[in-house]
Amino acid sequence: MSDVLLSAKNITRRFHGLVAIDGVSLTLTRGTVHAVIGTNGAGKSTLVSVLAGELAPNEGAIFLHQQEVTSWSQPRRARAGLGRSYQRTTIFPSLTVHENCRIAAQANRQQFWNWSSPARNCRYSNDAADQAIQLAGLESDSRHTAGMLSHGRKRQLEIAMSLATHPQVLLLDEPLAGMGPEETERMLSLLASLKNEHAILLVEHDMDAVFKVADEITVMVNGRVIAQGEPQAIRSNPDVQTAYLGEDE
Ligand SMILES: Nc1ncnc2c1ncn2[C@@H]1O[C@H](COP(=O)(O)OP(=O)(O)OP(=O)(O)O)[C@@H](O)[C@H]1O
Repeated sequence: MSDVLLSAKNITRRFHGLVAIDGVSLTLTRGTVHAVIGTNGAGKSTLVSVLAGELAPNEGAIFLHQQEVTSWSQPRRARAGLGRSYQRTTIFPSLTVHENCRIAAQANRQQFWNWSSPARNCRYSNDAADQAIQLAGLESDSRHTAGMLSHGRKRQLEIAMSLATHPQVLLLDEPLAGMGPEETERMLSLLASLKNEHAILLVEHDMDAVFKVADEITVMVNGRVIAQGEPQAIRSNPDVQTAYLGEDE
């Protein structure tokens, strides 16, 4: 039985006169990487922001674990298991890898503040950080200052920070941007290892990487979905070849 964790139905988002996304529907299932590809300005990041709760859709509905969350704020969706990473790195550069993850775990957890106990001693957040660092393969960098990491490791740290909030759905906006071949391979292995327990949405421009890791692909052009399906079907779809893949080939 498929384990759909998130579904979006007929999402439209306008910016004044511009229709950035136009009637987009998709589902994210545990155990799969669902890639969203498309030309610049196709609406991919807008779609991620709408799913994450940072932008409200003008039309359509979003369901997380079968519950409608369209009106929920981003923090509320995050607490319900929706994690996201951004196109640009959003780490605290002067803190260590572990501190970054601990703060992410703390920020996502609502509880009364205990003034007599420093936040760094919070067992829950420390355990969540340890676990996330291990999942993201960053153990050897745990005590290193985040700002000193390589670009690839910073992107891994972003994913670790998201994992520290115990998400079941991961929305990843161009996690491979600016990476060299080795870093890309490491990130792809990380995504493959995470997908068993998560539903992953991957916005990505690197087509080789997408076709290596994706189980399902949605292709967007000018805010609309022009094709959706398994990688093999997408690769041979004439509309996709004309509108998008043809650009590179
Ligand atoms: N806050 C905003 N205000 C006005 N227009 C916006 C805003 N955000 C995005 N847009 C417009 O919406 C359209 C879709 O943008 P979006 O960033 O979602 O595309 P994208 O597919 O992620 O592009 P890229 O691959 O270049 O990152 C673009 O025309 C963009 O200029």
